[in-house]
Amino acid sequence: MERPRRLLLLSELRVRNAAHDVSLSRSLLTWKRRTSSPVYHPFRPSVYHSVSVSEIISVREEEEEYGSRRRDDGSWKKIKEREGKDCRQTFTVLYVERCRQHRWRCAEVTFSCSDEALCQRWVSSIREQLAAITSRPKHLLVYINPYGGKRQGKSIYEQKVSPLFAEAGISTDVIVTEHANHARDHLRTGAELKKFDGVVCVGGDGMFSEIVHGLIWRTQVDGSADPNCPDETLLPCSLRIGIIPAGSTDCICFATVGTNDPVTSALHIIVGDSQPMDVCSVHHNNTFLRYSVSLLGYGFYGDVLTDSERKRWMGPARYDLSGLKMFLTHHYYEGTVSYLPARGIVGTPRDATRCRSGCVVCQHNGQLRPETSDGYEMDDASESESDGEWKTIRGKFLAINAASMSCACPRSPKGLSPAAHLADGTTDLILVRKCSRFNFLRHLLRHTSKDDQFDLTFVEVHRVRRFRFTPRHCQSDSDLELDLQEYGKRQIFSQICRDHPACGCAPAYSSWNCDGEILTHAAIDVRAHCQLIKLFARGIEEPAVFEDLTNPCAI
Ligand SMILES: CCCCCCCCCCCCC/C=C/[C@@H](O)[C@H](COP(=O)(O)O)NC(=O)CCCCCCCCCCCCCCC
Ligand SMILES: Nc1ncnc2c1ncn2[C@@H]1O[C@H](COP(=O)(O)OP(=O)(O)O)[C@@H](O)[C@H]1O
Ligand SMILES: [Ca+2]
Repeated sequence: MERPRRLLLLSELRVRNAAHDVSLSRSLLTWKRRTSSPVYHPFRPSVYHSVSVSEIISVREEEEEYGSRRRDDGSWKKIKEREGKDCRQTFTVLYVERCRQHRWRCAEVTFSCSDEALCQRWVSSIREQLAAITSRPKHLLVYINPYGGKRQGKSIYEQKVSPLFAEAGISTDVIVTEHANHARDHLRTGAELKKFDGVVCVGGDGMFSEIVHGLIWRTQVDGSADPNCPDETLLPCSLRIGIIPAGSTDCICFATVGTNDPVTSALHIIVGDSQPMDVCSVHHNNTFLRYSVSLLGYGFYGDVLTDSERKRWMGPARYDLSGLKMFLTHHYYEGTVSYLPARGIVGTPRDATRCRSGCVVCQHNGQLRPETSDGYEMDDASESESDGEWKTIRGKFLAINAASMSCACPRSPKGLSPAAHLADGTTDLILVRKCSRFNFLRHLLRHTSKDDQFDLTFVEVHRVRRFRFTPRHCQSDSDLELDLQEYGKRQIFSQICRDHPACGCAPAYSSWNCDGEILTHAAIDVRAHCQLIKLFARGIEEPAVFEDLTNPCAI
């Protein structure tokens, strides 16, 4: 049972000219209309409201004169004294209101009373409570990609996000990027990170990936970890990352917040949410290539990305056109996949449960991290070996996908691997073997319906900590040089084939789609790093059991 809350303040204040009992505790602000009749009235709007203090954005002081309000700037007092009018003191609380489909809005309520000292006490008490929340950011470093998605990153930030940050007292250093990798390189070397409580990226998954690369690299170099070594225990990044969606897919935002809405994301940043996330490192021959947070896809998704890059001018629709084209092209690729199944963890890719806010699977599996187990450090190589046997699968694949999280996005609201977890230290390896176009279409269509996309004979899925892929034509290290020459020739061939599909021969290699960036190496070694980064998010919230039916935004 909930313990009675100790009230910091309890007063009678007016809300929209009606008397209310208003109370403030350390956790809640409530206001309840005073009613003369104790009889329940079904058509009277709800008289009780409560807001969690952790979801108050700010409090504003104002003064009211004959029903009209004015903000308390320096000039106001003079006017009041000169005109000697009857003023009520008012203050306005801005807070988070939940709307449909995981959207948040900034709502406000204005309280008034004639006692100036009482009003002051309310304002300072609420401000004190807000100041005590240490998880809220005060100074943020913001990167805007002006060319992401529909090229609206700058206006989205200026019109929807920046005013909210100002209202919440957050100061910002804003950098509008001038070229690809500008944000990554600035984070790696230029940015004075100690000054900031977090980094915000305005753009799509590609832009987020730049931020992740900059931050992870900087953290490893500062902590003397070697990012080139696939077995290195990477150091987690301390700065949280906020995503203001302004890209084409925005699946990382969608899968961690539940919607792609700049205002909702800004509010999650303001209230200081924190969501840990797994990151996969991708190596080739002990050389670091990239990190991946969402999708690593070879075959279908690699080809879609390669084709779509030439259609960037089309904006987000490029993926649909390239998707259709690659579906019709129906290329398959031969190779060997070997993987280390994740053992000792809770959860499988075929579970009916989903990773949601406060996910217990992520909490449980997160504690199995080597650096948190029994207080001593165990290197990750021994961890992987204790995990069990490598398994090997050889075959012809239409797609090889690794999803470190669900990859839910507006195109597929349940995602590539609906039961994947954001922070469990694993990735779901999905193998789609060569099959007919009809069957592949069935598999693709199931991403958009309730049907299980894995319940098909040509699809298999494994929850893994590590995997390797070797394309058929480069299977031994001693053949590497030959392979590289061969690879060069095949790349030229592939290009010719892509440009002249009528020749009927299929390319031997695809590319990897790594969170929307093309990887040119086909042979890769991938390892999941548990909870390497943190986002200003809380995971997708379960819908509330009791909707507030008086809230027009929720209906
Ligand atoms: C027939 C409908 C099939 C719908 C299948 C949809 C599955 C979509 C899963 C998408 C997972 C996305 C994972 C995220 C990837 C992003 O990192 C990455 C970069 O994002 P950014 O541009 O914001 O920087 N985005 C992507 O790589 C985009 C992948 C989108 C793939 C779209 C595929 C559409 C397939 C259409 C097939 C049509 C067949 C129709 C036959 C009549
Ligand atoms: N100023 C810039 N000019 C050109 N490219 C940029 C710039 N800033 C970032 N990029 C690159 O643009 C690519 C796509 O960005 P992203 O924001 O993910 O949009 P989208 O979702 O439309 O792909 C990323 O690879 C990023 O590195
Ligand atoms: Ca995961």
